[in-house]
Amino acid sequence: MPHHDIVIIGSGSGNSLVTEELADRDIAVIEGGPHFGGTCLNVGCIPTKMFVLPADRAVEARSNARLGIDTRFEGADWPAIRDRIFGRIDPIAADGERYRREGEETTLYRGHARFTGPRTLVVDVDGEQVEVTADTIVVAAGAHAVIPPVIAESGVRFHTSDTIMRLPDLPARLLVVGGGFIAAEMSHVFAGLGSEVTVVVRDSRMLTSNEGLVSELFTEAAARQWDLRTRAEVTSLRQDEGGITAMLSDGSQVRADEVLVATGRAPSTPGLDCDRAGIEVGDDGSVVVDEFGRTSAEGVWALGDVSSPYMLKHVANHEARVVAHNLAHPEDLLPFDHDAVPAAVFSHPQIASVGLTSEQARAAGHDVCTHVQEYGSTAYGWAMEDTSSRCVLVGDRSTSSLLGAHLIGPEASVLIQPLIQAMALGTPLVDVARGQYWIHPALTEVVENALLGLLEHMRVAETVTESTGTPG
Ligand SMILES: Cc1cc2nc3c(=O)[nH]c(=O)nc-3n(C[C@H](O)[C@H](O)[C@H](O)COP(=O)(O)OP(=O)(O)OC[C@H]3O[C@@H](n4cnc5c(N)ncnc54)[C@H](O)[C@@H]3O)c2cc1C
Ligand SMILES: NC(=O)c1ccc[n+]([C@@H]2O[C@H](COP(=O)([O-])OP(=O)(O)OC[C@H]3O[C@@H](n4cnc5c(N)ncnc54)[C@H](O)[C@@H]3O)[C@@H](O)[C@H]2O)c1
Repeated sequence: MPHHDIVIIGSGSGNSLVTEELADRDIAVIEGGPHFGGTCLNVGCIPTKMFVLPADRAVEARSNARLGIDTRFEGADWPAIRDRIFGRIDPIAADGERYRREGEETTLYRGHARFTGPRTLVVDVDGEQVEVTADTIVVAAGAHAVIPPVIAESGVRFHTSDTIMRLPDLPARLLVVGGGFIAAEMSHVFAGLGSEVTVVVRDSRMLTSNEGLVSELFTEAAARQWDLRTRAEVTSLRQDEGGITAMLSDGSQVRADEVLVATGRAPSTPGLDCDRAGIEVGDDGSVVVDEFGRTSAEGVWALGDVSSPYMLKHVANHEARVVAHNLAHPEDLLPFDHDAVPAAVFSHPQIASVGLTSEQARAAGHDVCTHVQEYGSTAYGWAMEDTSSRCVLVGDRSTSSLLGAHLIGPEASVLIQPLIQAMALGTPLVDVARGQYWIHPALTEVVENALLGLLEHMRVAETVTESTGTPG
């Protein structure tokens, strides 16, 4: 029976645990999925954003008239885009797998792992059950798409984000079920590139976990671009030669050629048999860890989507760095840092956020003040003829601190960085706003003016200010 110093389940962020500091250990990586390298590389962040970029360009080509430019979207070559994207990604995944398989410092097991006892696993390698033991096991098994039973049991062909990006052709009509991150991004990709997209959302808005105003503005923009059915759920699916028909709870129906289910992701603990190893699993299916990444079982650690409160790649990577340090330095354990965790939705419009929403800040008892800055209040916003983009800052008046920042509009994921930095480093707001130059007339002036507006507001007013002012 093979025994290793460290066994890692999952080749996503888990794969990056093989650091120089652990070079003297005998390490094995187990990967049971179709691709090596995890979700982000193969079916997540990276390919989606590689599809978002051409979709952004296509949307832009349709909307330049307001700037006096005559451009048109003449169509997208889906197979060429798809093959360009996966032609870059697939060899990287294959090289990573070969490196682990042939590299001297690691052993690769290619198969699904499950616990059979404390620090003991069985891996299904091509039907052969290989028992593996280790001094230390790291569970980095990620998450998987959750499919509503009415769709799973319908017998009708459907896709998740794992398969939709490899479609042979661009579907003429796409039904997207769900109103979160994946629905927002993939609806933009397919509609941008030319599909007719219908989005079915059970809530009254999309992206409801965002700041209220941001979610509201996004939902309005979504309804302008896609056939958006809110407060609706799929009650049945039927397939015939002409395509797929979805019946909705509001009595209406949708005809489509393909269906994308984007109704959330859950930690991949089913099938791991964590109970056999004494690993506690929470009600939401996530592995329970302490601040250092230790599970309830001696010698077993966990990180990333399988155990983290955030299903985000930058968080999984951070947790992998922390666990790698902790395995190398058991006498000097580092905790996870889950403060000021940012996220972005790469849709049209783009969204970026960090920290508390105003609703959360109020519920937490802060002395809340909120400032809303329009992109259109700056010179660059004038150049863009922007009328809908916003930067919303949430502050605590009694401590003059920034509690959260929420942007909706072009380059939101880039513009937010100084605000993430301010929150992470605890820089006084006045220093962020006035302690540095802001290039004039760059779009970053939206953030500068938002900070100045919030500071002013902290001194004088009570509730929300909205600035449409003149560029400085
Ligand atoms: C469509 C999509 C877009 C996304 N876009 C972004 C984005 O733009 N930005 C961002 O920050 N995050 C994004 N995410 C989230 C991000 O991909 C994840 O947070 C991140 O990849 C999690 O890394 P991980 O290492 O925890 O898990 P994963 O990368 O999922 O790795 C887990 C691995 O474990 C394997 N595995 C599972 N169970 C077993 C088992 N029992 N035995 C053996 N192997 C097993 C799986 O096959 C998988 O390869 C996106 C996710 C999706 C689905
Ligand atoms: N840009 C990014 O960082 C990025 C992109 C994609 C995914 N992700 C990560 O992956 C996670 C999963 O993404 P997601 O979009 O699948 O989940 P999500 O949690 O963002 O959204 C799920 C949506 O599905 C809806 N829903 C749930 N059950 C439903 C049902 N039965 N019928 C209709 N609607 C239903 C919910 O109301 C919600 O709108 C995200 O939360 C995020 O952490 C991140």
